[in-house]
Amino acid sequence: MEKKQFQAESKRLLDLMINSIYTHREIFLRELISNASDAIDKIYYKALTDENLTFNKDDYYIKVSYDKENRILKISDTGIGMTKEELEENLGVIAKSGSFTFKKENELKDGFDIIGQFGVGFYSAFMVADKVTVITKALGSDEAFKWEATGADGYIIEPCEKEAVGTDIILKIKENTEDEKFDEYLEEYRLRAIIKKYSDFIRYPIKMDVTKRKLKEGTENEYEEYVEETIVNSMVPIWRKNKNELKKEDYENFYAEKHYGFDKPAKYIHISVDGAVRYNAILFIPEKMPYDFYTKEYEKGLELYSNGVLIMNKCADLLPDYFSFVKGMVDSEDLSLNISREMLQHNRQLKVIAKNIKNKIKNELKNMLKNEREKYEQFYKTFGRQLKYGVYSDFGANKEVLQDLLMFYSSKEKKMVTLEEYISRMPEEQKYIYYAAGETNERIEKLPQTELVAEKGYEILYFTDDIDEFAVKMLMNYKGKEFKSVSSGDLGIEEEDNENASNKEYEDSKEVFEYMKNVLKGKVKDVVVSKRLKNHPVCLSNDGEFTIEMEKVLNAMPNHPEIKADKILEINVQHDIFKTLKEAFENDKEKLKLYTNILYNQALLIEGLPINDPVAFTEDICKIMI
Ligand SMILES: Nc1ncnc2c1ncn2[C@@H]1O[C@H](COP(=O)(O)OP(=O)(O)OP(=O)(O)O)[C@@H](O)[C@H]1O
Repeated sequence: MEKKQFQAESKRLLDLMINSIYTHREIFLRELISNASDAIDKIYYKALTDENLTFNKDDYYIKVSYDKENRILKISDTGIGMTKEELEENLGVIAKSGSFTFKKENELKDGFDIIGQFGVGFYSAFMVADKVTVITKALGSDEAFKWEATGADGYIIEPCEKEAVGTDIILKIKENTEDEKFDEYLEEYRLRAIIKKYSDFIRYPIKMDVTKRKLKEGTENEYEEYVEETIVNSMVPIWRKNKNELKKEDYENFYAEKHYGFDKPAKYIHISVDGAVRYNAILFIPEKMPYDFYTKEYEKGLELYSNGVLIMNKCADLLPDYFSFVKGMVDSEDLSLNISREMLQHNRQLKVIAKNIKNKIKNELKNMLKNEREKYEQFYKTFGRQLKYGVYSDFGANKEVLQDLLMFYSSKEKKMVTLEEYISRMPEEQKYIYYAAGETNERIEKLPQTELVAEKGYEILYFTDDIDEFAVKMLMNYKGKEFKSVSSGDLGIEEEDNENASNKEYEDSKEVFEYMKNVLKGKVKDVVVSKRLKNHPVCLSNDGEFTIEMEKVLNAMPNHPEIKADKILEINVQHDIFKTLKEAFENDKEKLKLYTNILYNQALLIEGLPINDPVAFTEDICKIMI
């Protein structure tokens, strides 16, 4: 029989498995049992929804057996089986395995340890076996096939005999080496312990031939051993168990078993509702961002079960977009097995569940914010952006849900603060919630525009995410306090003396400003006396709906019509530079033109905006040096 080659990627993963020095090898059993359970799920679901098939619940089980002498461990299931094509497709390639791309990228960084953090499915068998044989017969097929591989050099597929539909995975367990003991995977006690640890809640019976002792007949204290096929898992799905019986590890194991993430969950939420709509759910907030979270491959959603039978892998309707990072499952007795995707969307029960889940997640996050601040900040670092998108999207429909979960860096506290905390510290006369937008906190800190607000002693929130300004635009206000950019025209800070002085300055030097405005025609809307600058000579502020930061963000988007914020060049008339400008106006207009252009370009640089003509700018600088 001709040996077929594995696809390149599969070969690499196999190599990894075979040479793995990973210590949690035992998870291979979890992977194989999980595959077996999935296969039974598929056939069971078919049987329940297809009138032509009748099956008996007792027909579905997984059997784990071993033969110590020949070093064989076998995992059999009565699931849906695989056709020849499916064998080829599923076991010859690491199909659609986005997780592998992730592994590849991280391989060098973290070594093999990544393998243990999450499932790698079928191939993990090669961590403990030097030969893997799969014998399978698909539902509705008369033929059975055998797939076999001894390593990364290829596999064979050939017809074989198998009576019943289902799959046997046969592992030839590796010989012990000096450092490693593989015998344990041929020991009843150890195998049972692994099954209990990782696969206890599998809905189908996992059977093993278990050695038991009984009183020898006719004696009073002599015992004899006998072997009996026994179900070794409790079969109660974790979500049906009483929360009090479960430990953190149980949830973590479930998270790993389900491959919800490569990390450990930051939080789990176990919900059991017995009201008008009955359902159980286990939800997880991951600690790390899924590797594909911001790609179009990422699909949000929860697994949906109808009375214990999986009916949908990713039910998107159960999660709002802003909580799309949440993983988990929902099981409800009130959903029909035959429900189609289209019907689900209009299903009343599902809507109730979705709403309920949304509130639970929100409350959990609120609790985390209140009681586990550090953890919440870590979460917010990872997924805060998503919450801000949530505020912004759907025309702000969800802002009520989300506004209390938002956090921004505070100029005064030098750490992340909530809006509630901000307004609780506001002095009575402060009208607005002030914010400054920029690339990083360090850059914002140096923005000249912040000078007046900071001098007033008001706290400023630093907006470093693209979405921040858009989100607060949608919020409009928080508990009646409006948001105000430190760059906006009117800061709402009354400084009468200052105001009169600047009006006077403007009137006195009106012609200078007019001249400068003319030089910058088309670039700025106006040139004015600054009321906010204290030390810096110039800055840009804006007038109108779009701020300069928004202009940057929107213009960076593909296919977005060009947006221009109405920019105002502000001049600090207290600064010596103003004298120079006035002098130039009197004596040398060409010089004023030069200075105006330089100041404008400097203001652009401070804002982090590109200079239209950098060559002209450097030439201008040179001119004043000569
Ligand atoms: N016991 C089995 N019965 C039927 N099909 C199986 C069985 N084991 C594996 N398969 C098929 O092979 C595919 C690949 O299995 P594998 O465990 O490598 O990945 P997966 O289960 O799809 O994903 P992952 O384990 O990474 O979440 C499965 O999707 C399934 O279609």
